[in-house]
Amino acid sequence: MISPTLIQAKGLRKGYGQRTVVDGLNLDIREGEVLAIIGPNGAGKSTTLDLLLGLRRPDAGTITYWTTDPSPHVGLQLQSTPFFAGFTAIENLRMFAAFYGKRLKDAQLMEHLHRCGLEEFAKTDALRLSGGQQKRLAIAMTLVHSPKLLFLDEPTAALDPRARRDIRELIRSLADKGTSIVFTSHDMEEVHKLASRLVLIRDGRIIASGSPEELLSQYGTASLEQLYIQLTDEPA
Ligand SMILES: Nc1ncnc2c1ncn2[C@@H]1O[C@H](COP(=O)(O)OP(=O)(O)OP(=O)(O)O)[C@@H](O)[C@H]1O
Repeated sequence: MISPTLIQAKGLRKGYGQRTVVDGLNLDIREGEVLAIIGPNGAGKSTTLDLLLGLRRPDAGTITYWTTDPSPHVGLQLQSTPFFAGFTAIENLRMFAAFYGKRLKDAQLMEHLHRCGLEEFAKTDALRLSGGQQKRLAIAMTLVHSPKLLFLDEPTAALDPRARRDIRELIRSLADKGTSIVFTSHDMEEVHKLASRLVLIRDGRIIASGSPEELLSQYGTASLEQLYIQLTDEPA
């Protein structure tokens, strides 16, 4: 059975100056899926996420959402998160929750920090956390309003192996509880472990789409890394 569509993008196009970076892209995001968006640096992945989230306006194309106001139901972790300067991790989380109209008690905030492996840093100034800890805090901040749909832009990049494993487990447990997740990653093993479906973007276009198993069988490759290299090596 095909799940309901949460977001449907048709013919999306976006350019910067003379350069087209998203080039007629059609993409559905379905309820309950863990969708990986992969592709080379500069392929247009982050721009695509920005367009889907309404953070940038497409030059052409349409985006249809499952509801008239999706924003209260969407969590978003971008590659860099602007924290409130001079405030601790738990204070940042509290203020972020307040944006969504949620007044969370300290125990609830600590639970969110715990889920992201940050409880011992609750009282640390957010800007003094390490890069990986800041990423975990950014992910904790996306979860305070229990979103139905989560966008994670390279959630495990620059994390140490333990933190990476913890974030993957967190993603899996959110997916098991029914959260729909869209993420980007350059780690093909991670994509294989987490994604129910992936789309490979190159030069702003989708050049392959399917579940990891479907794509491996379709292209006869042993691993997603091999598939990725094969498909991105061919001349455009
Ligand atoms: N605000 C901007 N102004 C001009 N060019 C931009 C802007 N944002 C992105 N670009 C360019 O658009 C292209 C696509 O960028 P984008 O960030 O979408 O790629 P990406 O696939 O997410 O890459 P990466 O894997 O490196 O994060 C790149 O060449 C980038 O330099």
